[in-house]
Amino acid sequence: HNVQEKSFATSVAGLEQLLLTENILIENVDKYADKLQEKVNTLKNLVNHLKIENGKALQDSKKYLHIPLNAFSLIRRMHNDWNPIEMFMVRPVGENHLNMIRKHLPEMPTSKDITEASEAIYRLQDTYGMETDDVARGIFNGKQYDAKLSSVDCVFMGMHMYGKKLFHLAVEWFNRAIETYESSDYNNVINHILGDIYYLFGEALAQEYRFNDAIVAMEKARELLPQDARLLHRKNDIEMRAKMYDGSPVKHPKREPTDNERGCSGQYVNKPSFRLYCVYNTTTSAFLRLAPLKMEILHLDPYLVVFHDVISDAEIQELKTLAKPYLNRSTVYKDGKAVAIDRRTSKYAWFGDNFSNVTRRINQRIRDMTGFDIEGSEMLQVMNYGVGGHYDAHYDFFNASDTEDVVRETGDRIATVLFYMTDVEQGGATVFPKIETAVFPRKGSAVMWYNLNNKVVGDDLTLHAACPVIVGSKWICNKWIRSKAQIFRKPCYKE
Ligand SMILES: O=C(O)CCC(=O)C(=O)O
Ligand SMILES: [Fe+2]
Repeated sequence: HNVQEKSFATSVAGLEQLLLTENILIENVDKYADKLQEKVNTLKNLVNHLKIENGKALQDSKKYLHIPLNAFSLIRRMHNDWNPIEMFMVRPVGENHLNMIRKHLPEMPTSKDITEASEAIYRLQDTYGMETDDVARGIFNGKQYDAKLSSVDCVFMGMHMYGKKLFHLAVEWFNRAIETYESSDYNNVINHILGDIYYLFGEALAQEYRFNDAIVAMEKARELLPQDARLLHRKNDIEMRAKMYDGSPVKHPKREPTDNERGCSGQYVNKPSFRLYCVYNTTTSAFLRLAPLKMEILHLDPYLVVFHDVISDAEIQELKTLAKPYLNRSTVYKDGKAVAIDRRTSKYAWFGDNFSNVTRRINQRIRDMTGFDIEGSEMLQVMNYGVGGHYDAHYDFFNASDTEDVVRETGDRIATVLFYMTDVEQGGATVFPKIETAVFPRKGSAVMWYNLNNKVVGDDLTLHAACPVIVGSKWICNKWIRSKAQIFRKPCYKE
């Protein structure tokens, strides 16, 4: 059974449906407007018709009314016609279109979706050190994309930043919202009003102890919304606080990027051990003698290699198609329970080894790549990351003390195999900050590393993260290989 959790911000896959829904809604407004237009046309025709007789009569009403036919007709009209005219006027128009829109309202993104989507944009800004204005203008790492955030988009970002108490960023977003504000029918209908933005801007400025600017903003808001009583109150309040405060505005120096973030931005490249060497692997399994794998060794301890052209476009297409109907919000284990958290924003689906021919083929590929016995290993996991989708630094092995039951049967996660099923235009690297190694997604390649050391104990150096996707949709396929079945294949060493 397939119950998809709606979490729009965590996967690009779910957004396609949202676009189609939007299209249906627009069509309905358009048809509704046509219906209204039809009614307007009918009413105008009616008015024209009525005006002819009434106008003629008013030119010389005495003369007009002396003719019995006119008198009769007037009485008849006034007796009979206005009741149906009124009925026609009040008759609802395009009810079916209104109902169609109402029907879709319950499936709209919720405030939780807005929070997740805002958080994703903020994550990009924070991880990659982007300027608010660049993000709003659609400039990522110096490249201009054909997209920008509207004034109302910026207000939502500003409110999210305000909620996170990142007031200096709230100030930047509200400022941008004001700069890009245009009065339009659209903005009026959705209640996006300049005075309201100035009010929010003022509040954020006050939180930054920029009282003079805050007062100017509140004045502006009052000018635009003279009826709004709360504004005078807020302005007075800020003036009071300004009098009591003798410090200076808060400063926000740009912080240094973390090790993780340097990797995400492709700044590990100067490491001497980078690109140890490339080989044709013909030995890991007998099959490789016939079809060697292109293998690039990136790190020896922990062992970390990249395979190139190891999964075909057709296999990728099949896996994605299989996964789409089953994608659900990714979870992590917390106190023995699977929970969705902000640290890991993506959607995934699991596939048993014998789910289909393609899963059987990929599992055989994994055997050839790793030489491991995948009996007792985990199912294949297909995963899609949406805008800003990421996975914070983590280990794939379990924390043995609190997950003993998880590892008892088949052991811990000795190795991870991760196929990249898309190129990612910007962002989305897999980074290992403790060994300064980053792997950028390339469609058809795969990264494989050992999580456990030779004593079958979790290796601290395997800490890794999935960097936020900036532009693109990142699809991967994971396999976690468990240790018990490797007893003869990769014997552990004694102390
Ligand atoms: O998406 C990636 O690059 C890494 C994913 C990962 O580390 C995981 O799912 O455990
Ligand atoms: Fe991982």
